Amino acid sequence: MIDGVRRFFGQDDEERKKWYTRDLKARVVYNSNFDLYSALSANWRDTVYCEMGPNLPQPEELPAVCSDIMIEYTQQVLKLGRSLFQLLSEALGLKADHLVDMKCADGIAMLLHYYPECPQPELTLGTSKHADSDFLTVLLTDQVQGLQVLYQNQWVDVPFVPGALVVNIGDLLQLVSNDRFVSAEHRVLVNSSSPRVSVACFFRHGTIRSTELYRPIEELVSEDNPPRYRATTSEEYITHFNSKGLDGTSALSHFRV
Ligand SMILES: O=C(O)CCC(=O)C(=O)O
Ligand SMILES: [Fe+2]
Repeated sequence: MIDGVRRFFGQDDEERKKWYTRDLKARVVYNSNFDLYSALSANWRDTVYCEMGPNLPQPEELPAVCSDIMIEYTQQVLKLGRSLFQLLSEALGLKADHLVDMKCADGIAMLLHYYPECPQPELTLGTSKHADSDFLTVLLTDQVQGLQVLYQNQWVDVPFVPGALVVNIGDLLQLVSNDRFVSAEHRVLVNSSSPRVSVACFFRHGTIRSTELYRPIEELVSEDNPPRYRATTSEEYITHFNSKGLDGTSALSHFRV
């Protein structure tokens, strides 16, 4: 999968340009900084974004140099996601299929990130501080360090472990779990010696089934523990997240009651 990302970004400008768009609803969105016109500063990163589920694209809708691996990798991540959502449901004291039945596990978007080497890495970030705009993220990275997670108010390096994936709780899981799970705030540093590549799979519904309402799960709220968030659709949440951009503030706080 990492080789597929390298193949895409290794192509000539002319080849890559065919996929360039600022229309975030296009099937494949290739650009630098989705929030270029709303964020206070730009990040040192280019990204290909594609909604891969619930309806898998046809290979010809994807860049030819990585279409097959994007489809195969998605199918594997969907299987993993199902197991993760079952474990997370049980951890909340719910029946194993609760989150799967809520359709948390079938909407999936893939983000292929490329962080070029940067002559002055101390002046910028690859990805500024944020929590992910989804239920859960499965992240694959190459061996180049850069990812950091905010833990007890300190930035901590997430070490590269060969063969391992990083799994992040996203804002929508924090919302439906009524704060039982807390989304992970993270960022990516850049460096001057080598480019970095990563693949983030976001479990969320994008443009498809985007009107489904999400609210704190009934079994997790009570008179003593009332809902902390109002109901929202993934479309409303993602629109808010995208218009705010990666400005370092929480997108979720907008939905808090
Ligand atoms: O490149 C990475 O390691 C993280 C990317 C990320 O945080 C994201 O896609 O939301
Ligand atoms: Fe992220």
